[in-house]
Amino acid sequence: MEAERKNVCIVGGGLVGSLCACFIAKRGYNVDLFEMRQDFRADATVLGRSINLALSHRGLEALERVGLREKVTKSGIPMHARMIHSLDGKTRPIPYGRTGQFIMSVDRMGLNGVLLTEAESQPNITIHFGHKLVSCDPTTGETVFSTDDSTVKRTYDLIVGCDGAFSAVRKSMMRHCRFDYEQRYIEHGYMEIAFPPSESGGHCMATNYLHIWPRNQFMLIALPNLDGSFTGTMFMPFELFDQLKSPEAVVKFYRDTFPDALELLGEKTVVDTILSLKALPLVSIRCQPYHLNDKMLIIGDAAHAMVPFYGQGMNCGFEDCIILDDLMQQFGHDFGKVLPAFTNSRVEDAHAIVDLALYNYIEMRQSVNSVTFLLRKKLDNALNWLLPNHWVPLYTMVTFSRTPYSRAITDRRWQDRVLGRLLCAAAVAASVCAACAAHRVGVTRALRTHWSQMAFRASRMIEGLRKA
Ligand SMILES: Cc1cc2nc3c(=O)[nH]c(=O)nc-3n(C[C@H](O)[C@H](O)[C@H](O)COP(=O)(O)OP(=O)(O)OC[C@H]3O[C@@H](n4cnc5c(N)ncnc54)[C@H](O)[C@@H]3O)c2cc1C
Ligand SMILES: Cc1cnn(-c2ccc(OCc3ccccc3)c(C(=O)O)c2)c1-c1ccc(Cl)c(F)c1
Repeated sequence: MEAERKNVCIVGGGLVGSLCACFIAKRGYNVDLFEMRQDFRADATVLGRSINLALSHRGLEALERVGLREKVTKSGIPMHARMIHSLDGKTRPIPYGRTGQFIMSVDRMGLNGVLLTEAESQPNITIHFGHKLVSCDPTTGETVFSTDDSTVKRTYDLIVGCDGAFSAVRKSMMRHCRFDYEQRYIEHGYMEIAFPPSESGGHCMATNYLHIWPRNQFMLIALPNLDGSFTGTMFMPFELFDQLKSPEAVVKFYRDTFPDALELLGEKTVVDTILSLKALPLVSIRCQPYHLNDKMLIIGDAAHAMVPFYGQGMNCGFEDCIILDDLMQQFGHDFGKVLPAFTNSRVEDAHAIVDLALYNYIEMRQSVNSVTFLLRKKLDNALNWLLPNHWVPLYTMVTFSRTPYSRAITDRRWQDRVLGRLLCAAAVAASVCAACAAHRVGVTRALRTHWSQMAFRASRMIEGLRKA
């Protein structure tokens, strides 16, 4: 059967579903895109709330394929480096690498709107807002959608579930095959907080940076917006959010933990935000297979929801569209070949990035403050400068290349072994130097104790890094 006569149902008009519709339509299929929310593109309240995301190489490559890269990047802000904020208020930039290596801060709803408008402009795509999938049959391709006042039943040659972490399509798949499924909620929640523009209307901090306040258990990041504001995201244990119940407690916490951010945000913004919003949960989902028969496929968060500590969820879902497109190029309209090939080629990598994001969360929560963050990244950059073809930092492989996620992690294990030995050697050298220096200059016992404590602390910190 030719493409023109194949009908494809895409469930979910979020970031991945709207992009996937553009890919599938480019192949000539008739696409029905169903989104349970109403069309938010004209909704000022939704558009007014700046929530942004880091768009990087994998996502940019997918946008390139459907001719949207320029349109999206011209309304984004490049971040060429991280800006690490220390407790003492000092800030230190660490470049992401060579020129041309940057991540884009893009507005989430703006990006979703661009993708929906592009999809809507295609003659073979119809978007159905206000349609919630209630059931689908992976054997017959039958779907049932509910609207405010009716039920819509349709049958399709292919159903693609892009309906997010709590996917209804995935739920139907689980009942029809030996489906492996793991879900984990982490102890941390997140809450967005808005850094207002400066009085002059510009950005209150350096613009082209991903601002990070790493405080082990507490993390704050901020990505720039076009209007001169930053959207901050706090990641903190729910039990801490629950303790911040009074303005005094909120201000004290911020003064102790993020003092420079408090100055920029203002006490009122911090108090109003934390006392009025609810921290939201973060879930990690690993599952397989991603397909059923030749009828059903899940991609994006429906297949691999991950905690956001690597900034890869959307990028991974966008890359799913590239993988699917390549397989359609290879196998044509034979979904009986395309779909199993998608599972076979994607599961390992998707699980790898889900695990990496969780690993990075655990690592940052346990042993990453501004000193250790700086040390690691400076060491990574120095080794990459020294051995450009042999030492590519993991974050660089994940963020600035399409290295399969699973291979990036395998390479990382080698790096960890080498880095571990290097850091160990550095720790020993630091301890010996401190001891020699203490002995040589004949410092008083008190100072000698202090230095040996410093040496001991240095070796402990290095040891911690090695283990991390
Ligand atoms: C705090 C935070 C920060 C993040 N930062 C980044 C980042 O910097 N970079 C990055 O790459 N990723 C980031 N992510 C991850 C990113 O947001 C997700 O990976 C991405 O939104 C997944 O897109 P999706 O379309 O697969 O799912 P979703 O965005 O969840 O969209 C699913 C869509 O399906 C619709 N839907 C759901 N159920 C039904 C149904 N039954 N019928 C019809 N429609 C339905 C929903 O309304 C929604 O529109 C972050 C996530 C969080 C929580
Ligand atoms: C939104 C977004 C986009 N990318 N990243 C990101 C993620 C990890 C990174 O390093 C891993 C590492 C850091 C420190 C020690 C080891 C490894 C780096 C980096 O190297 O700059 C950047 C984030 C992000 C998301 C949440 C938090 Cl909490 C955060 F801090 C950053």
